Amino acid sequence: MAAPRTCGLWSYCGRGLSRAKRSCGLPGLRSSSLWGPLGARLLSQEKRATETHFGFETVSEEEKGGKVYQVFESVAKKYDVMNDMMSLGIHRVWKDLLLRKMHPLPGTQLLDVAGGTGDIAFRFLNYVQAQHQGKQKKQLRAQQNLSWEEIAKKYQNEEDSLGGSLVMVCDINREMLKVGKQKAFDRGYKAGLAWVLGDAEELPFDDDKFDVYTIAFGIRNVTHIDRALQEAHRVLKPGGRFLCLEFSQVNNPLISRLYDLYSFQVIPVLGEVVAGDWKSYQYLVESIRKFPSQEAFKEMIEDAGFQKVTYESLTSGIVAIHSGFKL
Ligand SMILES: COc1cc(O)cc(C/C=C(\C)CC/C=C(\C)CC/C=C(\C)CC/C=C(\C)CC/C=C(\C)CC/C=C(\C)CC/C=C(\C)CC/C=C(\C)CC/C=C(\C)CCC=C(C)C)c1O
Ligand SMILES: C[S@@+](CC[C@H](N)C(=O)[O-])C[C@H]1O[C@@H](n2cnc3c(N)ncnc32)[C@H](O)[C@@H]1O
Repeated sequence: MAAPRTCGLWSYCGRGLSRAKRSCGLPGLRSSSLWGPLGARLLSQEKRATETHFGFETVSEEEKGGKVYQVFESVAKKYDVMNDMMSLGIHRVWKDLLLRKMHPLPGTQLLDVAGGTGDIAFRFLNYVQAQHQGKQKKQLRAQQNLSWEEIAKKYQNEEDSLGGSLVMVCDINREMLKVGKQKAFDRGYKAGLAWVLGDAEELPFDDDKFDVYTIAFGIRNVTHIDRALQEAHRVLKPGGRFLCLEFSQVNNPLISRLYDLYSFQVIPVLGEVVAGDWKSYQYLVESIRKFPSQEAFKEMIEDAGFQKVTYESLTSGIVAIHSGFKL
């Protein structure tokens, strides 16, 4: 399927929702009595292989997707205000730094996976627009004998103001996308933006489509992180860049203790008071603790085929930005 180009388009990735049925167990092996001790061992291995975590809880891989869906369905309307309250606005600085690292030029085709309410997409559009306007100003200065109508036309053409850039926001959750689309409408974003319902583990895009793939605070929620990374690699063009902003491991013992106190004593309370949802915010802090360290995640990215993988820890390692290239 070619990447859709219009704003407001909804594409449905049906394949993604059926992935739960694709167990990595042993098909047809049902009765340990038939197979004796070997069968019993294989069965228990099968069970273990399909178990994962949802925060600190052990759940089956089939269950996890549904539970994560419920969390974001429940928090969608309060998602943005909660982020500002929990982080005192610091999440905005982290997202700005992600864009600065990306440094997209006009014409960039970005896929923002787990893009939710559009924070990365809007920053991308602002950034490329500023880049493009800077470039246009330089060109205009060089062509000094243009009429004022020609100059005004150059500034008014909205499509042109992005220099052909596009951001595709892909998320598995309808409610998060709904909030994002409303935000886009309220803020007047139209050109260069599309919304697609889809699963990070089975992206509804052809191979070699995008210049940049971003995932911000999303990969921690995915059941099979390795599959999501392989999909990121598949849809990027050769030379394309993978960028991930995610919670990570705090490297200062004092900050780590304070952060733990803050996470477990304050965040669920805020979740309850502001969003009426303790459990989702308890899941948030637990899922942060289960996510691999900077180094371990770097190895996972390399295992998916990315090269020149690096990371930068921010705010003492509360979050990190990982970067890799498909070469
Ligand atoms: C369901 O899943 C999700 C839902 C979502 O809404 C979002 C996400 C994805 C997440 C984001 C997009 C970002 C969200 C941001 C965070 C989770 C917060 C990240 C945390 C920070 C930036 C601050 C880190 C805090 C520290 C390093 C420790 C400093 C803390 C203290 C001095 C307070 C220590 C706490 C206690 C002793 C417990 C008792 C205290 C009280 C009851 C008083 C309440 C205190 C406060 C409200 C203080 C708040 C202070 C800060 C935020 C400090 C910020 C300053 C710095 C980092 C320098 C998602 O997946
Ligand atoms: C914490 S939010 C991040 C939203 C946004 N990127 C931001 O930085 O504010 C996590 C998002 O991941 C999405 N998500 C979880 N599992 C997913 C999956 N398998 N595929 C695509 N999106 C997923 C959720 O629906 C949610 O919108």
